[in-house]
Amino acid sequence: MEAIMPIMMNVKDKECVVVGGGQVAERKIKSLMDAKANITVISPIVTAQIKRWEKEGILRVSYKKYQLTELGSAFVVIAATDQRKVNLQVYEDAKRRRILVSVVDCPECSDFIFPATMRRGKLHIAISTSGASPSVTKKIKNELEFLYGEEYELYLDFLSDFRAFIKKAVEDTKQRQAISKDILKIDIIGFIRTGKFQSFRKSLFARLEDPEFIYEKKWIERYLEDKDEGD
Ligand SMILES: C[C@@]1(CC(=O)O)c2cc3[nH]c(cc4nc(cc5[nH]c(cc(n2)[C@H]1CCC(=O)O)[C@@](C)(CC(=O)O)[C@@H]5CCC(=O)O)C(CC(=O)O)=C4CCC(=O)O)c(CCC(=O)O)c3CC(=O)O
Ligand SMILES: NC(=O)C1=CN([C@@H]2O[C@H](COP(=O)(O)OP(=O)(O)OC[C@H]3O[C@@H](n4cnc5c(N)ncnc54)[C@H](O)[C@@H]3O)[C@@H](O)[C@H]2O)C=CC1
Repeated sequence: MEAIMPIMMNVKDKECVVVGGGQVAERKIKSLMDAKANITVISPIVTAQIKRWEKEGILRVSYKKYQLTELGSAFVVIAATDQRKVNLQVYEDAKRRRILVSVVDCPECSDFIFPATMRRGKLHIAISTSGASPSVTKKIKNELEFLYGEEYELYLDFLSDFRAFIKKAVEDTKQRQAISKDILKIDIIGFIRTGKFQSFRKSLFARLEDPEFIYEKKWIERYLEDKDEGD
């Protein structure tokens, strides 16, 4: 698959149909669940985990073989049975109804494929090998999990708050962008790892209350210089 484009899809509360209830379906369901989709599974047999999710009220299961009528007006459908013919039937029905479709044994006829994903709070990394090797995709995910540890959750929460603050406090777009880049020069990840983050955050936000400090050119450099002098 060469001509594909990565996007982050919003499926919250949208009707998503998964045809099939085996291991592969379960993995795709987990991704949809994490994104708070409204999920219906169509499959005569489902895994124990899917049954548990059904009992918990997280999804619905229709315990029968796939029939066209069950697609309704879904937003997306995943064809995940072990029967190629059934998967291709789902594909054709979905196309006719203009529903987005992903077919687990036919990447070339899928509107989208599933990347491997890893999350650290607001940081969401998706990896794909364009269908070439899902095993390599998984391996790279594991490497990235090691590289980007738990501290990134707090880091991104901080940057999100900081950006919201700057958006309100600084009117000039160029200056805003410069500040958003400059903040990365401070080793905040290091502060999180060494337990110095909370005091850093407090002192930074206290200083930001002075607009002169924000408008000052190279204000981060000044902050770093001040800090060095203090050390
Ligand atoms: C094209 C794609 C379509 C799609 O599923 O959306 C697809 C297709 C196929 N995968 C197959 C096999 C395996 N898939 C996995 C694992 C994952 N597969 C995932 C995605 C994708 N798989 C999409 C491309 C992603 C990309 O671009 O790289 C992951 C990343 C995400 C997820 O499933 O949610 C998830 C890891 C999640 C994680 O761990 O985080 C493993 C390993 C394992 O299970 O441990 C194996 C066995 C080993 C192997 O074959 O490598 C086969 C059967 C081939 C056959 O019959 O031999 C097909 C069909 C075909 O290729 O035609
Ligand atoms: N895209 C991916 O990540 C991968 C895809 N695959 C492909 O996915 C297929 C499914 O793999 P598994 O989940 O491991 O198989 P599985 O054998 O565990 O599950 C098959 C499921 O399909 C359901 N099913 C069969 N006929 C059906 C019908 N007419 N209507 C509705 N549901 C029906 C069964 O009830 C069962 O729940 C494999 O045959 C393979 O081609 C395999 C590995 C990874």
